[in-house]
Formats: sequence, structure tokens, C-alpha cells
Amino acid sequence: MGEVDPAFIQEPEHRPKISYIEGQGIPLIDLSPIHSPDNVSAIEGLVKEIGSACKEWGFFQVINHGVPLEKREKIYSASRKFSALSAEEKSKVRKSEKKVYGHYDNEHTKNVKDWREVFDFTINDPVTVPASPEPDDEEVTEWKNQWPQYPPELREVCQEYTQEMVKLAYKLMELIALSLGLPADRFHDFFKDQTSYIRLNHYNPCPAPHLALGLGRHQDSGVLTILNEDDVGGLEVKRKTDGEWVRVKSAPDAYIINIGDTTQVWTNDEYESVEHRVVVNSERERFSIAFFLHASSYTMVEPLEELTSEQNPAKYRAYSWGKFITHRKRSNFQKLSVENVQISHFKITQ
Ligand SMILES: O=C(O)CCC(=O)C(=O)O
Ligand SMILES: [Fe+2]
Repeated sequence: MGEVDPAFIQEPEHRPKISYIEGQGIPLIDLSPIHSPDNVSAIEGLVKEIGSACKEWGFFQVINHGVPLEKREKIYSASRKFSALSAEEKSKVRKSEKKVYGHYDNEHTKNVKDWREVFDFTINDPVTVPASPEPDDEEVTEWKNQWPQYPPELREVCQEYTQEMVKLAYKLMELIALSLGLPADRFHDFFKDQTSYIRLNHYNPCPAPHLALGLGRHQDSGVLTILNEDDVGGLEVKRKTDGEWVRVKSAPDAYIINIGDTTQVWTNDEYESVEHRVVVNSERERFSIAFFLHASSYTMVEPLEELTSEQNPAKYRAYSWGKFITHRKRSNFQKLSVENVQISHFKITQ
């Protein structure tokens, strides 16, 4: 049994189990119909599948998504090269409270250290956001990317990959809108100046995988996440039906999609954002790439009017997306004595 710094050790109830349940039930959805949009009945079938997946799991996988394999291979290759650089080299693009994108290996989830390193970049560089989380402060600031010298192609392959993610994200949001009985383009306006970003994840082999987690349990705070993982595995989803952790077994060439907190609020809890975490192992390193679809910073997030009624009143107060992310970014670099800002803080209690 290996030993790790106590900062990584999870409380006993959050440690991974030795044996795990493989998430066979996680829906696998074939997106082929989106490439022939005139086939109305195929689209209708797809919309139904997406709707049930969002409702029952909050997680699903998609195949025939249209993202060229070559673009994904290129970004993985650059990500591997970057992760192999010396700590000193990587520290040149280190994330900090002021420089919020770049490399980081000291992240905590719920105050326990994660066994991973990340490289983050915003897809709209620079992105304009509030200068502080203070509600009355109207000042804005810009968050900019930091690109390393090596590998030189990193920036370009990331930009190419971004275009594919944005296209797929819009398609998925159209299907989600239709599944809620809304016009396909209902969500588009929220993304004019989107604050979406991409995270290249790297999980090293861990000497104590029974005590630590690659990434502690959490929900994604944005609209939707589009994740690709290599063949190592480790992502676990908290099954809605019984609260058990189940392992996602990624299908070849699939993307794993999950609903985020913003969508939960927009849909007034119709589609819930589900907890997930990453388990590590002692033998193989793991890479994954996550695209986080986020609204424009000036968006006020609140249940959509069409999805609320007298019988189903709004369950959340409106909150500013820009203030929310500014709050989150600030607390990422401080040890927390109170819980990070969550959508539950905006819940209306009757
Ligand atoms: O690496 C993974 O499989 C999941 C990463 C994730 O959930 C996240 O970065 O929010
Ligand atoms: Fe996540």
C-alpha cells in the first residue's frame, strides 16, 4: 500500500470501492439523424431519447457526433507532450487568482486535494467578466489565456478542437430545447459571448487509489459538459435511482455528455445536474478533455418562463452568471471555511 500526502486523503465515506458497478444503463445515443435533418421522424426519435436520458440520468454518451477523430488525436497528442514537461516549464503558465487559465496541479474539491493536473483555456480570448463577486461592483475585467512555448502546436490544435466542440454543443442544446417542447434555437442567445472553456485533464498513477480521488465528487456548474476520455477509465456517476456510484464505460469514439447546474435552473429541476467523480489507479495515467459550455457573463440565470407556471412556480431566484464564476475563481485559490457558491444558495424555499 502506497502513501500519499494527507491533503489527498478522502473521508472514509467518499473513498472509492475496490469493486465497482459498470454503468451499462447509461444511455448511448446515436446522433446520426442530425446529419440528415430532413428525416423528421428520426429527429423526433432522437429528441425523445435525449429527453429521457437528461431526465433519468443527467448523463449520456453520443456516437456519430461528427467530430473528426483526427482533431481529437491531435489535441490529445499535444496534451501528452505538455504534461511531460518539467514542473518548472509548466509553472511558466501557472494559474493564479489573476491569471485564471493555464496549468494547475493544486486544485481542491470540497477541501480535499485532487490527484490530477489540468491545463485550462477560454474559447473566447479574452473574456470579459465582473471584476469582483460583490453585487454592487459594476467594474469588469478581462481573463486571458496563457500558452506555453512547448509544444508549439498546442494553441492551434486547441483552437481547431474548440470549433468542433462549439458546433456539437449547439446541436445538443437544440435537441435539449426540442425535448423540453421549446423552439430549437431557444438557448442560442445565451451563448453570444459565452464564457465556455476547455480543460485538458491528466491523472497520474496514484500509489493510494483507495484513499485519494483524481477528482472529488462535484456537479458541473455550467450548462453542459462534453467530455472525451482515453481508454483507461475512472469516471463515476452517482446513479439517480439509488445513489450508487457507477463507472462510465466509454464507448469507442464516444463523447460523454452531462447536464450542468445552469440547465437544472433553466429547466426548474426538470433536468438535474448529477454528481460525478474520478477514481484513479496505481498503474496507468489517464487523460481526458472536457468542454464546459457556459453562458455569457452578463446572463441572469433563472428558470425559463415557458417551463414555469402557477402549478410549477420558479424554484430558484435569478443569479448573475458572471458574479457566480468570479466568486468560484476567487475561492479556487483560497482554502475554504464555508461552502463554495452553489445553485442551492439560490433555491426558493417555500
Ligand atoms: O476527467 C473526467 O473524466 C471528468 C472530469 C470532470 O468531471 C470535470 O473536469 O469536471
Ligand atoms: Fe465534472
